[in-house]
Amino acid sequence: MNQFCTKRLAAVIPAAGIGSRMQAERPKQYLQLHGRSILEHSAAAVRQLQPDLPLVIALAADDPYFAATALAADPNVQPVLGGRERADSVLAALQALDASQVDWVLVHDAARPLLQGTDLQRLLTQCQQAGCGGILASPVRDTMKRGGPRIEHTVERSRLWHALTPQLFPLLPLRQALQDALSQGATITDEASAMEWAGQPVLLVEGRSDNIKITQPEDLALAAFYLEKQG
Ligand SMILES: Nc1ccn([C@@H]2O[C@H](COP(=O)(O)OP(=O)(O)OP(=O)(O)O)[C@@H](O)[C@H]2O)c(=O)n1
Ligand SMILES: C[C@](O)(CO)[C@H](O)COP(=O)(O)O
Repeated sequence: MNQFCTKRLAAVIPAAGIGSRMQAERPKQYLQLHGRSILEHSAAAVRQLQPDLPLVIALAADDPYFAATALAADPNVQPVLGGRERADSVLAALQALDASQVDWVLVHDAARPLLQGTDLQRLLTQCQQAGCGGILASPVRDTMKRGGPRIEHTVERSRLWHALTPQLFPLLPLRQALQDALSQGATITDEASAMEWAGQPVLLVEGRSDNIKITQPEDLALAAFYLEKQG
């Protein structure tokens, strides 16, 4: 384990979404895979290196499912009320963290259960070496087009990445950047975009392309297959 594993680390899990694109009978983070909710898989994934890692989980106001998960009884888990957008939920969770106890924070989507420990370790190690925050990301492998319904142009894909999670940042700069960016109406879809908006450096750390965000119905079978493979 490296310095981060002891250096007052915590994790935030935004889990207040409704999963509209999944078109399921419940929010996708509560769909079951191999006997556990996707949220519980994602929480366990971000805790692979530190099983008692403090977690703050942002939940929807009317969430009736969380209480039935093992996380509800976990003394190192704090549920908070999420917000209208993912960024609002993340900010609410960050505001629940005590900066006198936590220096760095991992933000990991509740819908990414396939995070592997090797990727998590690489993110921690490379950010520690670089002395700045960073994100797991996977290089784009397909030719990328912009347009619809006809192609307008092909997007140059060299140095183009899919942003993944976890995203790792110092707590106070991230909380401030997110608060300022949102208050000034910036479009923030991940923590890195808030830090970029604030002019802070963000490291790209290559991660596995199977660290998928479960979003659409076809992602479920793929996630089940990958979980089976992970054993
Ligand atoms: N107001 C919101 C919206 C999203 N999320 C969380 O952010 C993560 C990634 O967002 P996304 O995949 O877009 O989830 P949903 O918003 O639920 O999906 P959809 O856009 O299909 O409704 C998910 O874990 C989701 O629960 C959140 O905490 N608060
Ligand atoms: C944070 C994220 O997972 C990075 O790819 C992604 O932006 C979250 O999904 P959303 O649909 O943008 O909320």
